[in-house]
Formats: sequence, C-alpha cells, structure tokens
Amino acid sequence: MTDAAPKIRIRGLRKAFGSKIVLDGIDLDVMQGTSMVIIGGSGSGKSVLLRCILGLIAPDAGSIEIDGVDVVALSSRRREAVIETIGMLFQNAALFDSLSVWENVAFGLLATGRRHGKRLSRAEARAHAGRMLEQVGLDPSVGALYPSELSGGMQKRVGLARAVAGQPDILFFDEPTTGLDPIMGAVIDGLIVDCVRRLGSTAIAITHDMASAQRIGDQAAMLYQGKLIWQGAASSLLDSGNPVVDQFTHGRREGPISMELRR
Ligand SMILES: Nc1ncnc2c1ncn2[C@@H]1O[C@H](COP(=O)(O)OP(=O)(O)OP(=O)(O)O)[C@@H](O)[C@H]1O
Repeated sequence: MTDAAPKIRIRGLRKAFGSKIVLDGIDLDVMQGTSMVIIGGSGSGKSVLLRCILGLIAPDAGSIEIDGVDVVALSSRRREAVIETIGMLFQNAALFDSLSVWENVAFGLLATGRRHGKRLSRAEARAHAGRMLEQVGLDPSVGALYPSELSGGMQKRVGLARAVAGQPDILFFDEPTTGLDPIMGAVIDGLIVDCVRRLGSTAIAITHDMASAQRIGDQAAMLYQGKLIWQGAASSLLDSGNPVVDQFTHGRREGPISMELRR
C-alpha cells in the first residue's frame, strides 16, 4: 500500500445521452506507473469514459483529476495542454492515409513543437520517428511507406510508435488487439508492456480480449450498467468471484447478464 496520490483520479463521473445514462457515478483511481484495463460489454460506455478523460466529451457531473488537477474544470486551452501529455493508440490505429509512416509517427511532435514555438526540423523529426519505429520492431525504412502498404499488425505498431513518440506520462489503448490474429495480438501486447515500462507511464486500456487484458493490465475494472461493479488485479479476471465478471470473462451464455437480456 502507498499514500501516493493517484495519477488519474475520477470521482462521481456521470454522462447521459438523452435519457440513456451511460456513466452513472464512476469512481476510479489509477496509480502512477500502473496499467488499468477497463472491460465491459459492447455499448457499456468504455469509449465514453476514455473520451471524457481525453476531454472529447464533456461529462454531466463529476471530476477527472490528472496529477491533482481537475481537467473537467479547466479552460479548453489549459485542458489541451494536459491532454497533450497523453499518448493514444486508437482501435484501428487511425493513421493518416495521405501521410507517410514517419510523418504519421512524428505528427504529434511536429504539431506540439509548432504550438510551443519549438521548431523540430523535418530531418530531426524523421530521425526520431525512425528510432520510435525501431522500438516497436520495425525497420526505420518502413517510415517511407504509406499506411495502405502495411499489414494490420504493422499499422498497430506504427500507431504505437506514434503514441509513444512524445514520451507521454499517460498512455491510452483502445482495443489494441482488435482485428489481429492471436499471435500478432500477443506481440502487440508485449510491445505495449515494453513501451509502458520503458517510459514509466500510467496506462488505461479498454478491451474485450481477456488474454490481452491479463497481459497488459496490472489492475482491471468492469463497467456494467453505468458503474464500475468490480475492481481487482488483472491476473484475477478469470477468477474474480463476482458473478457478472465471471460470466463476462468466461463468455458464458447463462448468468446474471443473460437473465437481464431476457427481461
Ligand atoms: N455521441 C454520442 N451520442 C449519443 N450516444 C452516444 C454517443 N457516444 C456514445 N453513445 C452511446 O453510449 C453508449 C456507450 O457507448 P461506448 O462507445 O462508450 O460503448 P463501448 O463500451 O465502448 O462499446 P464497444 O465495446 O462496442 O466499443 C452506447 O449506447 C452509445 O450508443
């Protein structure tokens, strides 16, 4: 146990779309240097939670503190400065098709540099992108290619290289293994763990993939009916003792979740 303040501290977070309550009072602490995996069924609100933390959706109520600062209450300009410190790997890697691989990897660095008046030359940015590509197991020569020339696994690696290029304090992973075969999924998870450890980052991942959740996560939490109904060690996901979590993680048709669907 530690008395340290959490890197990310969420309290009473609520978000509804019309009459649909998606987040119904979320409390979550993510400690510095730990990886938290959020699991939950389709439409349970995992992406909405992530988007609230990223400031892309305004919550109806509650606080989201990053390093003790409530980002919900910040002006959009100051919030952007905090959000710049978060690296994000999107579900489909979300690469820009019209940019080369190295330009994709360096995109955030170049944009942030411009905003802060620190001009990074294209040669410096390209060299940095090459080093990032090497860190995710790609040859720097891949930097000259375009996303459409890459396999799905390579695109994920490039997305990861982009997410870590600015050496972020915080990393978010949205369904990092979706669309990959199980071996490539395991490879990407291994790279994610390497990157998070090397940077000492705090990470939040959302996933449906239980093998991935256990590989990436130190801690895990399950979102169900707008609430985090369980939190514990990611290693205990398959043995949580919670009937809802158990049904979900084992993919059982019968259990409290299917009973509700029948109602
Ligand atoms: N901008 C929006 N406007 C209206 N409803 C929304 C909006 N964004 C999300 N929702 C609704 O919020 C609910 C939660 O969506 P969310 O995308 O967070 O689910 P999820 O847990 O990430 O699902 P999946 O695992 O399928 O990606 C859904 O019912 C969705 O339709």
